[in-house]
Amino acid sequence: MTRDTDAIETQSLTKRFGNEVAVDGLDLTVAHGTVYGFLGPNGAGKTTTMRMLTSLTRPTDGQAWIDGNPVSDRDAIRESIGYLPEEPPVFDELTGREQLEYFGRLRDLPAVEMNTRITNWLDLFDLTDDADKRIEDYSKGMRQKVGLIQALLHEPDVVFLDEPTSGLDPRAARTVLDVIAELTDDGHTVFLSTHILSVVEELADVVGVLYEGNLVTEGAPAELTARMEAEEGTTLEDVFLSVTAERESIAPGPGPEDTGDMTDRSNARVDDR
Ligand SMILES: Nc1ncnc2c1ncn2[C@@H]1O[C@H](COP(=O)(O)OP(=O)(O)OP(=O)(O)O)[C@@H](O)[C@H]1O
Repeated sequence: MTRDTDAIETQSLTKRFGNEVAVDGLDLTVAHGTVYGFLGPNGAGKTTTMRMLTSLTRPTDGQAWIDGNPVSDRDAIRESIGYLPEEPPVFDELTGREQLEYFGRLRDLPAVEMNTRITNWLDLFDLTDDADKRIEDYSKGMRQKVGLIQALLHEPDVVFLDEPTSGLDPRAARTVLDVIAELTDDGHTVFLSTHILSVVEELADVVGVLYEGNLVTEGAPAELTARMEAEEGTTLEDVFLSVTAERESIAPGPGPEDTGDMTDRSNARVDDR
């Protein structure tokens, strides 16, 4: 089934792990060519949501579509999505360049085009001199850069980024933010999860705050700060702290045993989306 809708759409998207509700009936839409800033405290369900949207974990309930294709149809969404998870899925025994070539071949990129893109990305992220060293000798930031290039190499329509500036020095972080802005200028959609609110403030067209698996507020950054019955100088941090302040705990009912995990969470390396 193909739906002629937004870049991302979810309806009552739910994930339970045993009795715990990690994502609780999430309804959201993300328009093409926008940045959606996905915020929430630790354990709110952000990663679980992204894993469902990239078809790495099967929803317990509800549905989601990428570019109108259901996430249950892995083959249909595969080319449309790129994913940088918290732990970049790279092989220690490969060099950075080999890792990217391996990934490019998995995505059926023509060799000449692939090599041109890899050269350009390595150059942009100051990785050219280290490209032929094994990843086991890379710093955290260098691994992060390779993971990010891998998520973008096939120029996917919708990119999911989990803490994309994690471990990066200020110059590399700035490059990432500029890349994200350029992506949306070119019509790509970016779903961005980060705890760095200044990044969201700078880039996001729409911000959604998840709390205990529920979307507790959503809107343009300026709208959200205005809703705080605007004292002068209200920031996104004030909004975040306010909407995630102690709420009545949502007691999860007994749910079916989860059997939908399609990959082992600890095995980030096979998580190539
Ligand atoms: N594979 C799993 N098995 C059992 N529980 C899980 C699993 N994955 C996530 N959870 C639980 O689901 C809830 C949401 O976790 P998730 O990793 O999605 O949160 P998050 O918002 O990404 O947090 P953080 O900001 O710390 O990365 C947490 O309570 C977590 O313990």
